[in-house]
Order: sequence, then C-alpha cells, then structure tokens
Amino acid sequence: MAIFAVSDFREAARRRLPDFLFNYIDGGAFEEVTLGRNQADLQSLTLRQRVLRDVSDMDLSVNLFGQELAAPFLLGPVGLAGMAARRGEVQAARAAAAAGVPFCLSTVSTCSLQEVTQGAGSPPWFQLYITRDRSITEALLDQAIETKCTALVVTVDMPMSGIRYRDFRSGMSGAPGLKGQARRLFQALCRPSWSWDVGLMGRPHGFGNIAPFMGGNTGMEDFVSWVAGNFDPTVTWKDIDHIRSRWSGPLLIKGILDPEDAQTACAAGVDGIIVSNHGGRQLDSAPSTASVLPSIVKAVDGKATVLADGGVRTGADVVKMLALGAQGVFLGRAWAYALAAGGQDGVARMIDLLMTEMRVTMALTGVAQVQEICSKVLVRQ
Ligand SMILES: Cc1cc2nc3c(=O)[nH]c(=O)nc-3n(C[C@H](O)[C@H](O)[C@H](O)COP(=O)(O)O)c2cc1C
Ligand SMILES: CC(C)CC(=O)C(=O)O
Repeated sequence: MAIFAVSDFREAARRRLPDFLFNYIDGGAFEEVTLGRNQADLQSLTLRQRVLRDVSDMDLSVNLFGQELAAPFLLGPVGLAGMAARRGEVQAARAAAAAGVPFCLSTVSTCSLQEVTQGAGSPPWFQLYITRDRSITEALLDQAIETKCTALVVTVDMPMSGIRYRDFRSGMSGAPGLKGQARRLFQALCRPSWSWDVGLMGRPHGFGNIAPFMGGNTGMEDFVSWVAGNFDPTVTWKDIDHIRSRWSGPLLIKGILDPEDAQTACAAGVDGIIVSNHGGRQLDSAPSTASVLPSIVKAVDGKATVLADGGVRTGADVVKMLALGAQGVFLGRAWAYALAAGGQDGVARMIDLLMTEMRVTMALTGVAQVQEICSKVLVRQ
C-alpha cells in the first residue's frame, strides 16, 4: 500500500503482522483511556500560523548530552520490536544511525546489545529495567558500560506490568501452553510474508539481552512469565542512587509524570527526565504526557534535560512537544509500525517523513531553528 504518513505505516503493520503482534504494539492498558488521551491532547493543541518571517534557513539539529542529533527526536525503547521484521532492532538501529538520530535499545529486545552495536556500527542508547534479581540488572549494566552505550535510560514506570486486555484477547498472553501456541501459530500462518521474513513465530530471534537469564526457555509464554516474574515492586530511589554511582555517562529516568517525582529525580543526579506514561500501557487514566509536560519542565527548572513521549505520530506533534517545553522527543509505536511495514527502509522513510513534516510545520509557524520553538508557536487556550 502507498505510504504517506505514520498512520499509513500503522495500517500497513496491521495488514502484515499476526494479530497478537500488532495488538501488542498498538494496544494499551485496561480501557486504553490514557493511550487515547496522549494522541487526543496533542491533536487538541492549536498551532499559531505566522507569516513573512523568512524561514528559508531551516535547521532541525539539536545537541543532547553532547551528542549532535539531526532532528530533535530519537527511536525510544520498544520491547520485542525486533519481532516485527527480521533482526528488527538491527534494521531500525541502522536506519537511525544513517539518519543521525539515536536508537535506544530495550532491555527486552529480540536482538542483543552486541548484535545491534555491531550491526549499526556504533553503540545505541540502552534502556534498563531493574529486575527482581538484581544480579541481572548488574549484568545488563555491565554490558552497557562495556559496550560504551552513549546514554542509559532507566525505566521506572513498571514496578508491575500494566494489564493489557488486547494481549489476552489476541493470545499474546493469558493463553498458556498449547492453546496459546496454536492461536499464535494460526495467526502467523495467516500472515505468510511476515512468517517468511522473520522465520515462523519469530523463533530465530530469541530474546536478546535477557535470553541468558531465561534458563534455556525460548517460547513466548516463557518470555511473558519471565517478564511478569522479574518486574520488581520493591524498586525505590535507592536503586537510582546505586545506578548513578555505577554509570558515569548520561543517565535518564523514563516514566516521570509528576512534578514532585521530577524534582526527586534531579536531586538523584540524573541528567535527563523522560516524561512518559509508557505510551498508555501502564497506569490507565493517568494524564497524557502533553498535559503534564509544562508543569514538569517548570519543576525541573533547567536542572536536567527534559524529553517526552506519548502519541507522537507527526512532525507537527514533535513541534508541539517542543513548544510545551521538551528538548527532545522519543518515538515509540511510530517506528515500530514503520519497521513492521518496511524494515530498515520503512524506518528510514518514517524518519524522513517526520523531518519533512517538521520543516513544513516550522515554516508555517514562522520558525526556522528548532531552538526557536517555544510556547509562542501555540495558540493560548
Ligand atoms: C510495543 C511496545 C513496547 C514497549 N517496550 C518498552 C520497553 O521495553 N521499555 C520502555 O522503557 N518502554 C517501552 N515502551 C514504551 C515506549 O518507549 C514509549 O514510552 C511509548 O511507546 C511512547 O508512546 P507512543 O508509542 O504512543 O509514541 C514500549 C512501547 C510499546 C508500544
Ligand atoms: C515486554 C514488556 C515488558 C515491554 C514493555 O515495556 C511494554 O510492552 O510496554
């Protein structure tokens, strides 16, 4: 199908992926209230049209943590994204490297940190989950240090996995044993081009970084139960202190939605905060990220770099997040859909598309440099 926008990538992904995988990527927690709010609140913001301001000298580049980015967005951590296409995270990381934007590898990727680093020719950012068995967290941290990852993102909004009804309904989880396998196999058989590309059921992928800790188990239900058993409700700010003491590079904390938490994060010495509700996949009925971003930027008061994600599907959405005070934006589903639809080329196309949309949005709001984007590009409501 013809692709013009991220919404087309989503439709192409829906057609190409087996039902359980598409719904895993596309879905959110419980009734998906927050998932809907993220996009709706961004869409409800009105941009201010300005004219006759010479916007010919366009520049999207930004510097984050000493790294030069071609655009103010990056590919955020998406667990199991690699199942969307053969060696998927390597393909996405290559597209990101070629475009000059960072790629952040999830703890629960299908390709390992080593494979992605070799495949892309440079180390990615690494996203760390703090596991119940802290020796796993330590081993993952060691790998990130050895690999010289360019930033560490510690995700803190998952002391327990959110409940995603779509995963139950599609057979991604909640249907253990043969019943679940049979459902997923049937769905995969209905998607021959995906099955041919990734190898039936994505089996050749394995579970990258966590495979060594899964005791030789390789099935989807093994993965789901490993994840359920390893998220740790005892996690506290002390864990962040510990990670800070071990990691000297840029440290970001992902999953902040409250100004008080943002201030505590600054006091813990993090370099960056990612305002995120995990794409509406954790606490349903939590506020959208766009709605809380300005209050968090105010609370942080320049003590850390503030990034944001949630519902970003267009270049105009990126501009809006920046106008609300973010210094950079993480993409989630946008790149996962593109990977599913077209592999490395799909992700490259998606990045290019967002850059083009940003340029047009900036030109029509009268700004040429990313640094000029501020609350003035929004109509006051
Ligand atoms: C399929 C899927 C898997 C995800 N896995 C992770 C993960 O492993 N680690 C993490 O920190 N965030 C994860 N996230 C959250 C994203 O990093 C990001 O916060 C979210 O997708 C942003 O919302 P958006 O997809 O609407 O842009 C995941 C999101 C999706 C959709
Ligand atoms: C496997 C999951 C724990 C990855 C994740 O963070 C998510 O699906 O939102």
